[in-house]
Amino acid sequence: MPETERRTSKEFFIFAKVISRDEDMTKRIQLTAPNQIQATIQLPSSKSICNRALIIRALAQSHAPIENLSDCDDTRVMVKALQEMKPVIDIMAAGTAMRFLTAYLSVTEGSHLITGTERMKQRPIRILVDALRSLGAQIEYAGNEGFPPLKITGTELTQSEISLPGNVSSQYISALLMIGPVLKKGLRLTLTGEIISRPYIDLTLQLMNRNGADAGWTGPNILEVKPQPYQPTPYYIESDWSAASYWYAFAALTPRATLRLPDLYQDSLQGDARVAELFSRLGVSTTYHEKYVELTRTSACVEELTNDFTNQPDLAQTFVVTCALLGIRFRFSGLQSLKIKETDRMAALIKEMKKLGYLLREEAGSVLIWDGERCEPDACPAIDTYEDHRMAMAFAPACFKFKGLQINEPQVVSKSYPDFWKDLQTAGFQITEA
Ligand SMILES: O=C(O)C1=C[C@@H](OP(=O)(O)O)[C@@H](O)[C@H](O)C1
Ligand SMILES: C=C(OP(=O)(O)O)C(=O)O
Repeated sequence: MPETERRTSKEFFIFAKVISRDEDMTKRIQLTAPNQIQATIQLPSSKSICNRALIIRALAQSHAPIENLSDCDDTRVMVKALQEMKPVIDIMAAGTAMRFLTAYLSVTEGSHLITGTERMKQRPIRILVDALRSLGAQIEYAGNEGFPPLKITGTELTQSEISLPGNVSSQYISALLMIGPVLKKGLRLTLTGEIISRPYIDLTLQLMNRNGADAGWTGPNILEVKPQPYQPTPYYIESDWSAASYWYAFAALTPRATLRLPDLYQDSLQGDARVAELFSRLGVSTTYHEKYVELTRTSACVEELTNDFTNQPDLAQTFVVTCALLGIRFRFSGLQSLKIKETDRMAALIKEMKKLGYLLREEAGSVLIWDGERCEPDACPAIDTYEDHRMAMAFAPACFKFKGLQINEPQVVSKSYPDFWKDLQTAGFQITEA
């Protein structure tokens, strides 16, 4: 009997509720893992690429088609904001939407208030606001200084050279770069301090240049954008490598796994494509085909893993959970930006991993260490997700080790991967309401 027909109607009901995004959502689900996985999973497209493509198209005042836009929350809020341009724009929990739109509204006619969730109002934006103000932007804080909401009145930005820290969020830099081509004198950014999440800056440059801009690095910490208008070209948005990381984790933890993930490429624009190389050390091999990648479980696995996540911060949660479950000791550095994401991810990881019996150590606000130290796990672990999609998705693979693992507020996945639970069911996982 096909996998789908074997599901009970109760499971279907729960699944429908989980993905419905309405008020009456399932508060907690219970996961049961299959013995093996053999599936083809169409991942959502990259929200990082979608949100850049949308801003670039808007700045070009173009209607060029963007194929394979994600229907995740972060992209939906961006589409809605740009389509409606209402006086009050609520971008919910989308960091890219908040940062990219702040720059976009600064050069777009009209006055707007841009706001988001309570957590968004705690995510810093002063560096971007200061940079835009010194280019000539009119931005006021409508709540706490340094944080959203912001009141922005579009105006012509007359300056072109600024310096800003590169060590807090690359999204500030991407936001500034993308408005560069429409500024009279272009833009010259000097980045101070360590440059974090650098592949996301390179992703911005590549997408800008594909769309007719002339932007690039002109020194180790200097970025320049010519005042040359965009010429948008239609393109198909590739699948999300960050979302792929959860399937690598499933593959690493299942005794037998063969997974096909369409629209992922070896020469991807996304920095998180590095997940393939990292997982080869955890016993998952990747074969690149023309239109998909195939993941296969092999046996070889390292005993410990040291890695710097400065360039791939969104992969950190996947590796913390997967390594511990595989018994691989780790030392992960470059995690400083995790504290200002959807939740304080360092604190959330330490707390939730303890429920599974793993004692992690934090060092200097930027390193997480697991040296094999264990405690008694909760009898029936229920993982809190802290309004963070990646907490739900990164902990889901723990159901291979903890039968009947529970995940609280599972609908959080809609921020980047609305069909996550549905795809799990396709791959043979059982999901019931707990
Ligand atoms: O530019 C982007 O699309 C992103 C940049 C990263 O943020 P930081 O630059 O704040 O680390 C990343 O964590 C986020 O999910 C997406
Ligand atoms: C950090 C993330 O997103 P953002 O900063 O865009 O809200 C993420 O998706 O993990």
